[in-house]
Amino acid sequence: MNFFDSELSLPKIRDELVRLEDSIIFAMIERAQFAQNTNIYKKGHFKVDGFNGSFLEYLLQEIEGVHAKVRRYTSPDEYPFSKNLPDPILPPLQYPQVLAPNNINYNEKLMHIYINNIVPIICKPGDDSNYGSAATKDVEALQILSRRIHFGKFVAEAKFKDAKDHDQYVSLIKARDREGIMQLLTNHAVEEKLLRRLRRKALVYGQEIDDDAGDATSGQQTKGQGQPRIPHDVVADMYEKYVIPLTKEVEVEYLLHRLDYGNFQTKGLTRNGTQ
Ligand SMILES: O=C(O)C(=O)C[C@]1(C(=O)O)C=C[C@@H](O)C=C1
Repeated sequence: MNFFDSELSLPKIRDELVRLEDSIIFAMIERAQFAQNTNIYKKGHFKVDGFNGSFLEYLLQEIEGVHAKVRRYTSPDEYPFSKNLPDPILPPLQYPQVLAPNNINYNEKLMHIYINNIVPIICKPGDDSNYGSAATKDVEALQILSRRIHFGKFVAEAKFKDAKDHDQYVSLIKARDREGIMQLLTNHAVEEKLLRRLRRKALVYGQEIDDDAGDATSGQQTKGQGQPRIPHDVVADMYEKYVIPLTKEVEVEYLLHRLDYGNFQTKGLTRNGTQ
């Protein structure tokens, strides 16, 4: 992907985070069409030969298997939920080494939060038998949320390199001061602006646009009627409670190991730092 083609900078990473907001809102709207269907999250509820996990885990394993073959998970911004995935059938790509080598993967924690805290606020309770559709939307939602929170690694790297705060990060990392690192990387103004923007976006994207309420040529604003596709506070609340905190946890975790690698800017390493 072309995100890594040029020098990483915090403004450029933040632009990507803003772009991801749209994908995340739409993923939530898509999942909200279906009931919670909690049976898809229960291990062994649907019997699949040779598979002991939940229906969602089964679907993830199958989809991620295909994606692994086309080397999705060799990209430094993509992390699988499943284990033991097949090797790529395509030759390896040489990504610029923008991150220090690391094995940080927060998907297990994300999956737990998604099932127990996010699905219940996004979807109506109950079972509508749309298991395949609901789980397919879950996979898409989880993949985009995972990409978002693991972007914390790029944010952290950009912040660490910033001359202004560099020495402070180094001292806090040496002291293993998680709380201090968390405070230094937190930018309340950015978070507040993000939450305000998300509320506005969710309000607009979440409404049905009425064909007859105006058109582009008349310059009239179209105005949605009736029930929104998703309550407009839900996505902002989800960001505030889970998405931003998880991104920050990834940032702290990444920084805690950052001094082990000094100036690692070696071209042509794979994601795990092997040649
Ligand atoms: O933009 C940043 O500086 C980030 O670290 C990302 C992020 C976020 O998750 O959106 C996280 C922590 C900051 O307090 C602000 C925003």
